[in-house]
Amino acid sequence: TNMTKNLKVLVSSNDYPSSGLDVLREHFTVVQSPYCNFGEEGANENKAELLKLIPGSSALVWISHHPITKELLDKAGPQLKIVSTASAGYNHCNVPELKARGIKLSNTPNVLSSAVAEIAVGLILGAARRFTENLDQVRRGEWENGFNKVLGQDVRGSTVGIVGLGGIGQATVKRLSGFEVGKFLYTGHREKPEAKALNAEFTSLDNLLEQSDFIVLAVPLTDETRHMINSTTLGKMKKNAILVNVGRGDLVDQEALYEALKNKNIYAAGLDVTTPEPLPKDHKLLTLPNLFVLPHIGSATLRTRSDMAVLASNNVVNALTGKPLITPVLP
Ligand SMILES: O=C(O)C(=O)CO
Repeated sequence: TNMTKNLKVLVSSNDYPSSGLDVLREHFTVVQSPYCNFGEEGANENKAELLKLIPGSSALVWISHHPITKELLDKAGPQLKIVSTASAGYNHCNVPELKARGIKLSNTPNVLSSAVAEIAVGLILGAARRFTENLDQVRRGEWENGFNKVLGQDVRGSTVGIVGLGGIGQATVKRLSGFEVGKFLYTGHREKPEAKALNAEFTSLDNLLEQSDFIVLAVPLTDETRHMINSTTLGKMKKNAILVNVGRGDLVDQEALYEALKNKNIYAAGLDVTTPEPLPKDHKLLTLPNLFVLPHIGSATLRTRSDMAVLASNNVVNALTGKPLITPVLP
């Protein structure tokens, strides 16, 4: 521990949970820079502060979705051993560049699966029961009367299709298993051994799109999955289909989604992730009554954020003390 005390670890946020800071401070010198995200207010000043603090870091604990650029890596310097992103997704981490430089990369899968799955269920209910329109009625003080109020759709008896039966997809199926779902389908690169216990049936993407009443996107963003939901794939969905995205905004071609929702080619969508984030308040998607949007809060609970921080910090400890990473992307 004494030998590592002079190693500098940069945490790219001022509100990193204390549980995670405690782990780091036991071993290293910790420096915190303000959170910084492209496109956000104050991003330039925060980036300047980050660039001032980053030189000489042995590890970066990465909190934002700000991309890990060559510029940042050059500024950090050749002693940088690991980037530890406090997220399951690592599409912003420039894996080829880290690999080329021999820098390790870790993420925080699993610990956030249940929190994100809870938001997937929330989006399913919010979109199916038309929370956007209904909340708008409450805010306006003009509740629709009568038997045919704003009628939604049941989860009961429906077919739910999960795109990506990983940790989050599995946790979503588990949580929905009390909802009397008619059938669970899933698609992905290969059949998953866990699917049997979940009563989930493996199928092709096309078949899943054609059959599902609810389609849940729970895959990482890669070159293969970018815009996997586009005008062609939206065209394969049922008229009553409800699309839910808890992965990344770029899984969806938002222009095509806008058209599909506006023309009622599908019934509704629930999104926890968009492009860009934040979605500008005058974005045309926000004019759609059949869209229910949340500001990327999938993993945003006290317990989950603390668990993510502790895991991200322990990956740094392992990397800088010669032990294997707990959750490696690049070991
Ligand atoms: O873990 C991730 O990838 C997230 O998006 C966190 O909310």
